[in-house]
Amino acid sequence: MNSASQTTPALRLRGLSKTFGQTKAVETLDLDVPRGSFYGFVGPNGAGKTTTLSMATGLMRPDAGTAEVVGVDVWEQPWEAKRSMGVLADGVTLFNKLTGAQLVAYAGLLRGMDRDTVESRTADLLRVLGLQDAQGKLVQDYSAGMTKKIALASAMVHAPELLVLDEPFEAVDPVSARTIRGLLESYVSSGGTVILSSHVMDLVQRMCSHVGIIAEGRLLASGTLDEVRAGSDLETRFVELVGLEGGDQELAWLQL
Ligand SMILES: Nc1ncnc2c1ncn2[C@@H]1O[C@H](COP(=O)(O)OP(=O)(O)OP(=O)(O)O)[C@@H](O)[C@H]1O
Repeated sequence: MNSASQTTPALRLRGLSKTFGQTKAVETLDLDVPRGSFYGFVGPNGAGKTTTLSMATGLMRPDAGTAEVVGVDVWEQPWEAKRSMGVLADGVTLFNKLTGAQLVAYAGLLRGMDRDTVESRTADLLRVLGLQDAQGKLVQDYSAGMTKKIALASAMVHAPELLVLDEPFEAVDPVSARTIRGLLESYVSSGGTVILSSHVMDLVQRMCSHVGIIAEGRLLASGTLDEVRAGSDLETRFVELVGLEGGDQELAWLQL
């Protein structure tokens, strides 16, 4: 653990902005994710979640603004910042000519871990995530759910202070999803911080202590789950804030 105080947010974003051509994907976004929180980042398709998380984790350079992980600037001190976080990115190609076991071990070695610890943690992760039988198989031959799980294992192997997970449950079967939920919940109980993006409101409501709602690149609400849902359920609050564009409509030609 670095010397940042316990009150230093696990993730602190200030004025983060990104424009692609005419599209303002993220606009001067400020966000604090408290340490020890389980933070759900939600928003409609194209809201700017992946762009925000990519800039926050050093995968995409912002046009403006700063990102700090436990007080360390991600763009000024990338090496130190990256040691403190584990990232499951959306749509990033893995080194898929490696086997599952090699990929996780590689992630650990890259973070400066010794080989024995890497090997024993890799074996633990593969066992817990049900990938033991596929450990010798090339990642390019993994199914979508297996790929998600091996990427998650690679993000966790160095036991970072912060886990940033873009859609960690997408394509994952219910048994594995339950295992992953359990792993993340016990990680947070032990003092870790998770920020995850998801479209599944029930899951966010069930797991997360804090929530942020983003739409059109702007943060519309952020705080504890109870603050954000304001006496309502999260889905209702989400629709109130984001609007029902395209929702609750019918197509006459699809009525058989
Ligand atoms: N590399 C890119 N080039 C051009 N436009 C991009 C690029 N990446 C994202 N965008 C645009 O930026 C906006 C935000 O996209 P982003 O992927 O961050 O949204 P998201 O909230 O993660 O969406 P989803 O829930 O559908 O995954 C969208 O309008 C998208 O089309």
